[in-house]
Amino acid sequence: MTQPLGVILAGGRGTRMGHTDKATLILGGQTLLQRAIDRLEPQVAALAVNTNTDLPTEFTRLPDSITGHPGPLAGILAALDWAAAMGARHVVTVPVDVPFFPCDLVPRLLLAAEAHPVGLAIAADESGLHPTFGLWPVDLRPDLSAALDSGVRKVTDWTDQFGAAQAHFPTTEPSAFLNVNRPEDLARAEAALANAT
Ligand SMILES: Nc1nc2c(ncn2[C@@H]2O[C@H](COP(=O)(O)OP(=O)(O)OP(=O)(O)O)[C@@H](O)[C@H]2O)c(=O)[nH]1
Repeated sequence: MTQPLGVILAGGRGTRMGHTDKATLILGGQTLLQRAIDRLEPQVAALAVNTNTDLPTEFTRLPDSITGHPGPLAGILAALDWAAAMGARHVVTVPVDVPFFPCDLVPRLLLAAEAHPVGLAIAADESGLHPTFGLWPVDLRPDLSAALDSGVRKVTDWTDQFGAAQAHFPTTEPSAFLNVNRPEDLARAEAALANAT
């Protein structure tokens, strides 16, 4: 497979973070958006940001086409729409609020997808699936659009039918999939960075 496009999912509301746009949170002196860009950009052919705010970015901005904050599937649809417009065959998504995600995410997703009939792969580790980290074939766009129209909101409620391939990542400390949802998660991430230096 050729190097895929990449989209950072930053379309959430951040209610558990006091309704803050999590892309703008500062960790170790950098925004979570910049951290995600720095990790993903070297792994993909081109990058875009799924956002529903006026978040400043030099990259292509992809707002949800569905109103009412239906969750990350809307961001994955926006990513697939962009990939189709770019003439690409697949796109990788990462959420903006997982700052230590693996630097070899994309090659491992690509490897896992080789064994899957439609080339769909999702990241996993010992704790389970991390379904916002996925390699999404553009051919699945109509199916996802129909699923969203019919009210599907949870990523795995949509992907389960395809039996997505899993790209397995080792357990690390701190977890590569540490998710910054609440202020205490951000404090944990800061502590992890401080320990690493
Ligand atoms: N495009 C889009 N992405 C979303 C939406 N809701 C969540 N996300 C993204 O999905 C990922 C996981 O988000 P969550 O932490 O579950 O939701 P959140 O809205 O960011 O935060 P909470 O409001 O605290 O649940 C993040 O990358 C979010 O940016 C949405 O309605 N649209």
